[in-house]
Amino acid sequence: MNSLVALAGTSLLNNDKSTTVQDLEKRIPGFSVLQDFFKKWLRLDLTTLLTAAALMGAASSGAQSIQETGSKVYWWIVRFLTASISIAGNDRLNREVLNWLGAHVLLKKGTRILTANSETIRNDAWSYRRVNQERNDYHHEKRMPVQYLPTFGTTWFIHGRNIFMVRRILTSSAHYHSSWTRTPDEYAGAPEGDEPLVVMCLGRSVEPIKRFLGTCREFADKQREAYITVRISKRSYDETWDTTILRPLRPLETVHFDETVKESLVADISNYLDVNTRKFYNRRGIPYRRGFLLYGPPGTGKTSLSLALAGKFGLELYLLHMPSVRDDSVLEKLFTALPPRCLVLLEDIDAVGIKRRPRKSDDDDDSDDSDKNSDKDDSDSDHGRGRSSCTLSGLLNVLDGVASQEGRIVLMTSNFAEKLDKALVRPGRVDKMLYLGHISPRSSELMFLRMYGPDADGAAPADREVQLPQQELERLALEFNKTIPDEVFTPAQVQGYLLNYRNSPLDAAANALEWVQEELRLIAAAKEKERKANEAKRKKRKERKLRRAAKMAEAMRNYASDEELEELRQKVEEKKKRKKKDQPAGAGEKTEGGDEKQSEQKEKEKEKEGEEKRSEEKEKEAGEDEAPKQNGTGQNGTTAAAIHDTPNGVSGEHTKEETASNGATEDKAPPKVKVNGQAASTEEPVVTNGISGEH
Ligand SMILES: Nc1ncnc2c1ncn2[C@@H]1O[C@H](COP(=O)(O)OP(=O)(O)OP(=O)(O)O)[C@@H](O)[C@H]1O
Repeated sequence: MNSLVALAGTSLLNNDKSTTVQDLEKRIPGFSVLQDFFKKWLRLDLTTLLTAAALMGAASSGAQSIQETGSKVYWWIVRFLTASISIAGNDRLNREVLNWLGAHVLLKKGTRILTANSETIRNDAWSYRRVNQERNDYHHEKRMPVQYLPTFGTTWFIHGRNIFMVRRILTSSAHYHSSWTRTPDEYAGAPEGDEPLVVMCLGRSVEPIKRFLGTCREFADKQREAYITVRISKRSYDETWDTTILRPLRPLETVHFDETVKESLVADISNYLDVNTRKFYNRRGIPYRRGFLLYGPPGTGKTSLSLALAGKFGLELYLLHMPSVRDDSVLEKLFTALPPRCLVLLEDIDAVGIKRRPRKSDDDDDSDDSDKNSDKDDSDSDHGRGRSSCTLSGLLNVLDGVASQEGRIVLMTSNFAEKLDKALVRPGRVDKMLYLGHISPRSSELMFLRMYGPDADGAAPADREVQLPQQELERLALEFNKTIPDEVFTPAQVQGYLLNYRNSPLDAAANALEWVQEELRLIAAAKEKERKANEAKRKKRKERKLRRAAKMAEAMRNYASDEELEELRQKVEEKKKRKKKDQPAGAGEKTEGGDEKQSEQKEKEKEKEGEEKRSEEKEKEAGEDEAPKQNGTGQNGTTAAAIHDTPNGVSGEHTKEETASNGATEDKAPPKVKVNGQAASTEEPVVTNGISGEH
């Protein structure tokens, strides 16, 4: 077509219309007929029209080639006169450069075309067809501030006497849209954060750019100093540490537990992170890793301590909630992606390797509905605790398998330390175990002072009703100390109470006694409820066994022949064998009908043990004034905590089951238990004081 138009154009420019029509007729048969038709009916000369089109086409292609040449010359000059470094969209440096530009260039120059970003919200409603819930920003405390950054295109500025240009390059989808509609890039789309950057500098050396990038990194480090970087994995499909959260720094002093234990923990980690330690480990062929187990009831500061340690040692915290990890391969991929120096927090480690209870065989059809319900309850509680899909061997493999990274610190938390497998808590995987228990009066006092004292920068909280002098605050804190019973409440409980009187320390101190009494009443009621529930369970079990025995006796009485009796006997044998197989390893052998006797016997033994322990405890208490406490409340009167090396095969034997009501916390604590400073029997479920076990 273009050639036809060109032909018409050249012929007409030569002013030879008849030859043009003849030439066109040759190429398009019937052209002369069309020409006649247009002339007669529309009074239009077709050849003139074609000439006009030819001229326009020539002009446009001329302009295009001029533009292309101009662009080539421009980039040739740019390449000749500038040095440049490009940064990929997913590189942290990319973000750091943008942040620097946002803070130092855009605001100062008063740039008028910007992009804003606050936080990314994935629209679940669209992808999962769920109703999208409106965010309630009034109650959403950690709303991200809006950040203004450069948009697509070039931002120029002067830094260190050099002229810089930073180009933020359009991604393909936005580019397609802008070129199709001929809309300027910044109006065609918004940067999504994965756009590459090119940093250019006038001159022929990259050194000024390197210096500039260094400045951007320093600026980012300074900004991060007030925060802990917590990295988590949210998107299960790409199994990477995809989300970064900045949490305000939490000073270690705000986590209250035994100061001696705290110091020992800090010294241990400092020693491990020392440059010479790695060399020491390497030279001796010891894998350079360190593992800690933080265990104790819920709300005693395990997570808070981990965050505080990350802040203290300037490490990034990689957080994994074990029940949420999909399987071993995901766990392995996440561990492989860890940097060499970091803190890994594995929460609820006891969720790994929990075995399902054996299902009741079909032969046990005589069990009544209530039994089934009680089984259901058990499994529900297991479920509530969260069972991970990871296997124990998968976990052990990432902790110290051949392929596992060296140099990191692993902190594991658990509310059920006694359930952990011996292999998991052996030295090398868990080097130290740290028990965090219930709060002591002294820790409550410190918490009171922290809550109502001046802020970290020394400024008095602006929203306080009455600003009390420090001396008065200390007096109230001491008053509060005296009302809090020793190691009954969790720190989270006390913090919750104080938060109710956030602006009024006077009310907090005045109402403390009433709160304590109410909490103790609730604890006692919950304990009583649990005792009754246990009793009812025991009774039902006993009745079921009696019913079974009666059935058996009935069957024996009605037997018709020796063969039938033999068949019955074999059935019973098989059932016994099956039961034995189903029992967890280590469980004692039980006989039909003998279970009750065994448990009675056990109870008697326990009672005896309890008596002995109580008298032992009394003896100890008598001598406590002379000897420093090994367990329980710290030497300085702070919250119960204990740190100790991991003995081989520590799991299980050192703790005792108990239940803390109010907040329905169920936990295991070491054998010696005190309530309100008095020795208590360990037979009944009691509220723990969280005294460290004799590991
Ligand atoms: N020892 C403590 N000192 C100061 N605050 C504490 C302490 N323990 C708990 N808290 C407070 O209680 C809340 C819960 O604490 P945290 O999440 O650290 O407990 P946890 O032991 O990890 O609980 P869980 O086992 O349920 O995960 C936090 O707000 C924290 O500030």
